[in-house]
Amino acid sequence: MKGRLQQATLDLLAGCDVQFRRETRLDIALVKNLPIALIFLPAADIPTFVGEGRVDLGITGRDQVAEHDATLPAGETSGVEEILDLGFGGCKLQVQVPEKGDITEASQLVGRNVVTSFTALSEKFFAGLEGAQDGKKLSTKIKYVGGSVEAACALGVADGIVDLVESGETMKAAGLKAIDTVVTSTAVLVKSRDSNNELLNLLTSRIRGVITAQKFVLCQYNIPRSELVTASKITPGKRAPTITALEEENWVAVSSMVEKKRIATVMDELIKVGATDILVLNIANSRTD
Ligand SMILES: Nc1ncnc2c1ncn2[C@@H]1O[C@H](COP(=O)(O)OP(=O)(O)OP(=O)(O)O)[C@@H](O)[C@H]1O
Ligand SMILES: O=P(O)(O)OC[C@H]1O[C@H](OP(=O)(O)OP(=O)(O)O)[C@H](O)[C@@H]1O
Repeated sequence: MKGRLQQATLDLLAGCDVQFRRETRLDIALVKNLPIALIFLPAADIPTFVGEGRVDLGITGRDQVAEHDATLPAGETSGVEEILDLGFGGCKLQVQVPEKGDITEASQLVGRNVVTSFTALSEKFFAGLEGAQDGKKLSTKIKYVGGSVEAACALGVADGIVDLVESGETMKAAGLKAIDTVVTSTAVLVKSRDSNNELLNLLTSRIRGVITAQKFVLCQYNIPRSELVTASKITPGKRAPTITALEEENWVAVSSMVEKKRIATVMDELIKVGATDILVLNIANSRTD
């Protein structure tokens, strides 16, 4: 990992207690407390190294894995296997055109010039629109640029671009609008298809633990025993809610993991069925596999 995904990845490794010191300008670091080496590579190169089995595990965008897979000859299976959605680095690879122009649909770009860093995915996308078969020449001209893709239309190099969008600010500043989506992406943990060893499984398990902890909170509340079945449906937990008897007769305490993004609605629903003393606690780490 490098670039956009680097900080979240470093935080994730810290959460997994992977300790290392990276010397300035060095792209390799030995881990102090585990017999592994970390290699810092551009996101686009990671699927190649992992796919060829040179690196066991990688963190990159799903868009990069899709681009790598799109370059493979028909029938060849990818050497890169996605094992975990990491939840950060969310963005969309979108077809964009000048806001003020007359193009409103991707099909209007067929036969014209398109600039992108994702040539294989773009070729597939336009081949789909043209009904082009393998071997038949694509009439849309796809050109590669490594960065600042958004400048291509204004510079007269392209009629449209295929580029990543997160907040949409780059697109807006360049006077572009999105008219179609090629791929929706988040950062993913990938493994080399043929790699399988204890360390790989250990690291995967630690990463899964940290990601799960980030996605969930622990919700605790008290509820009359008569409402327990209804409340358990609202907070079913990952496996099942933990129920503890209270000293007060006919009351129980419930403790259950809830997805962070659902917690406000869950609390509203719990209140409605008579829950009291609802507490929501952050989870520092977890291991559920
Ligand atoms: N604006 C963005 N917001 C969120 N995620 C993004 C954004 N741009 C890119 N990404 C994700 O991050 C990945 C890496 O992008 P980035 O351009 O930073 O690559 P890099 O080659 O690793 O870094 P650098 O170009 O700095 O060497 C992309 O493939 C995509 O999945
Ligand atoms: O929707 P936004 O939040 O504005 O993000 C999108 C921009 O981020 C990425 O570029 P990056 O800044 O990584 O550099 P690059 O243009 O050199 O690829 C992407 O290629 C867009 O240009």
